[in-house]
Amino acid sequence: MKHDLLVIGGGSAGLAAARTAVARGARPLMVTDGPPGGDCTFTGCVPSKTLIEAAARDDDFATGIRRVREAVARIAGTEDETALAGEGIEVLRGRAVFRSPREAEVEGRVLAANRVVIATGSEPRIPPIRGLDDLDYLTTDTVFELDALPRRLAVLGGGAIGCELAQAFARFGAEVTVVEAQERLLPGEDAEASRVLADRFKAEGITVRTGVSAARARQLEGRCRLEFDGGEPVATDRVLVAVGRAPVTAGLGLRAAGVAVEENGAIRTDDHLATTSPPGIYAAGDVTGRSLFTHAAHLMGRIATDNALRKGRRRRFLASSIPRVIFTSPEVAQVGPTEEQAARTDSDARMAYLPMSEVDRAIAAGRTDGFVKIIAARRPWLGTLGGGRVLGATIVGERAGELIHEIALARQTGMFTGRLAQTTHAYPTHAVAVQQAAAQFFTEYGGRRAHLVRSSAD
Ligand SMILES: Cc1cc2nc3c(=O)[nH]c(=O)nc-3n(C[C@H](O)[C@H](O)[C@H](O)COP(=O)(O)OP(=O)(O)OC[C@H]3O[C@@H](n4cnc5c(N)ncnc54)[C@H](O)[C@@H]3O)c2cc1C
Ligand SMILES: NC(=O)c1ccc[n+]([C@@H]2O[C@H](COP(=O)([O-])OP(=O)(O)OC[C@H]3O[C@@H](n4cnc5c(N)ncnc54)[C@H](O)[C@@H]3O)[C@@H](O)[C@H]2O)c1
Repeated sequence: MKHDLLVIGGGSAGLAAARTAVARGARPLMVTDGPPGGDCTFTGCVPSKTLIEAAARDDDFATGIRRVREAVARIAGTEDETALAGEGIEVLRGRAVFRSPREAEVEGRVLAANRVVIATGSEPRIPPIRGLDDLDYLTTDTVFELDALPRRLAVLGGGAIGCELAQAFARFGAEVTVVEAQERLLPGEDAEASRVLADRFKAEGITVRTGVSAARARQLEGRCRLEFDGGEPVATDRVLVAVGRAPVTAGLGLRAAGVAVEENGAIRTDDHLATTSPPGIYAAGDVTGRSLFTHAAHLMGRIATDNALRKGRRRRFLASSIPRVIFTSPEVAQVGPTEEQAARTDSDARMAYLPMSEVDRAIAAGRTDGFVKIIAARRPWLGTLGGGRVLGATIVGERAGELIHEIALARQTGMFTGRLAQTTHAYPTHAVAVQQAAAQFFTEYGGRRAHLVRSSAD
């Protein structure tokens, strides 16, 4: 049978690409060298969030890992080959290699392909630290296979993965040290969010070393030691490497397909997710290096398929509208620009600031660390009338990951902040924080006022 679309990769992006093809009445073939579901289901979101929930509930580590295996199996069952066949998606297990822009080979079988979505994902990046290869270090590919909690754990990298897993392991009872090369945890996020998280880590007994990179790793009688060019070494039982991800493109035969890659290894795409090949080959998900999140991979998969199959106007992928949540406690949630970014690009934007210590539900829950920052832009002709157009927000707090979606919707629909302030929110939910913060854009409400955005240099 001739297929209308070849999808390479069975992760979030590949699944969305194939499902969109079916929805458009096309016949997709999905080639994947791992089980459908990819990183998110097996080594990413699902196991990490299950472990985080178990740690927060005070489960022991063995129970946490058992829950991880159960959650992974349950979700994987909804997207395995049998389930996908029922949806009209044929799955071929194997590794795809381009032989030409119109041909890919899978386990000796040559497939003709006029339209392709490449969705081969990413893998843990391993930093060039002397001696690291001699350690039995962990990555997110192996950490969820642990059966016993290490007594001591050093986490290399204080980004999303490092912070989420450091806190979960510490809550299970491990002695955790996070080593972050930049000056603060979560260096890509709002600076105050980093400070709030660093304070919470300190209160929970997690050691944080920032502004340092390990220069050498040593294995000594079953224990590990990380050494630095300055400062004390870290003695530990296991090391978890979480210093970023590398796109998976090796061995794909991209040159034969005429597909170029960026310096960081990501497949080069335009905003329509078209590659540099002759027309018809698109890329989606982590392999594009655009926005390394499941929901972004899903959206890219849909857009890539739509653009590959449809004639006429093509859809664009805009990373700036994608919300993100780091599932630490407190959660760190972002959509649109941070205050620092807005100050650079939109210096007459205004920002409302509300500490969680002024939110009744946060007080009732005894968790008042965190804040809401809502950023609004002046509107053409109307200026700040109606409070200005919602540009985005940073929310740090226990339910920040849920609250951010009200702002994502407001941004997406071009809403002005007045709508958020005028919408009655049920008391005493955490979401009242959004209404309370939005009210700062209006003089008729008492209390705090929104102010111009500031960069750290101001
Ligand atoms: C620990 C961790 C926690 C995370 N938590 C979150 C979270 O909470 N929220 C969130 O939004 N994101 C999270 N992410 C990120 C999210 O998991 C990824 O952005 C998402 O899974 C990317 O999907 P993808 O389809 O691009 O790639 P993948 O899921 O990696 O899929 C790629 C697929 O391609 C296949 N493949 C590769 N090469 C070939 C080839 N040559 N031929 C055939 N098949 C091939 C692989 O087998 C794989 O199935 C997390 C990631 C990690 C590691
Ligand atoms: N909740 C979520 O949505 C979620 C959770 C986990 C991962 N992810 C996705 O996965 C991606 C990868 O996560 P990640 O945490 O690996 O990457 P990251 O880019 O978020 O963080 C990596 C951190 O490692 C630091 N670093 C780099 N080299 C170092 C070294 N040699 N020593 C010490 N620190 C070093 C960097 O400065 C950075 O802060 C994220 O960008 C995110 O998109 C998302």
